[in-house]
Amino acid sequence: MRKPIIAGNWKMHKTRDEALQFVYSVNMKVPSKEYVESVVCAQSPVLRDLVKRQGDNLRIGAQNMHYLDSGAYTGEISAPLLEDVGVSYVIIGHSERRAYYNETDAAINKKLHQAFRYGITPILCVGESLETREAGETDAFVKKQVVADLKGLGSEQVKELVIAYEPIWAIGTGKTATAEMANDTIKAIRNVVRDLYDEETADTMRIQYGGSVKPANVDELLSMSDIDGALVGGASLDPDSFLVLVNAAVKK
Ligand SMILES: O=C(CO)COP(=O)(O)O
Repeated sequence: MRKPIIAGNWKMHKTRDEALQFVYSVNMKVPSKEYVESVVCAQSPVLRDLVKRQGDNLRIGAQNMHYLDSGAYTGEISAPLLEDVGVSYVIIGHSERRAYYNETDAAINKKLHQAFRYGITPILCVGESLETREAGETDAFVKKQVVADLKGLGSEQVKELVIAYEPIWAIGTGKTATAEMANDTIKAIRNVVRDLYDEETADTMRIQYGGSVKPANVDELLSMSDIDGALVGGASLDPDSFLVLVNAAVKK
């Protein structure tokens, strides 16, 4: 049985007060970590404050990280600092970072290795554009990303890793992939991992769906065989909506 994981990706939203207020209001209400992992990924300057106030059942994540320990990389965030601050997760390779900051699969692969070096669980994002989907090339495209991104990782690491399948055309657009469509692509990703590693690794690794997940569609998405949770943008910003999502995962 894979434990579901719901992660909020707050992107560039929330002031320090707003972020703290969110954590105070959900802390006592998130379901037990025995049933679901509940995570929020916030902007870097507020991570320390949030980690200090996270309750037993909520964990804090970062949204990006550099693959080197230190150096002349203005504006970047290092894994040693994230470890120091106490974050549990880091989103790696989000499509917005791939598109706006030219993150390549080679860099993403180095970031995954770096996250494991520092004991931070990476949430690796993969997903295709509308053009790729319409050309019928989704599975091949996503396979290429997964193969390149996981290069050199051991099966024990891959079992820990979380993959978020996020079709780019479904992010922030209100368009959700149908539950079947999401499940089919996620199964395809699991097959890639099965081919690269083994049955046990593929069956253990959790794969989330992301892209316009909200209270109205979360039950259907989570009812699918291979969808182990969600990476959620907009609908994770409001505490009540976030709580609906994490509670939906308990039923899985
Ligand atoms: O990019 C996403 C999560 O990483 C999805 O964003 P939305 O849930 O706002 O579509």
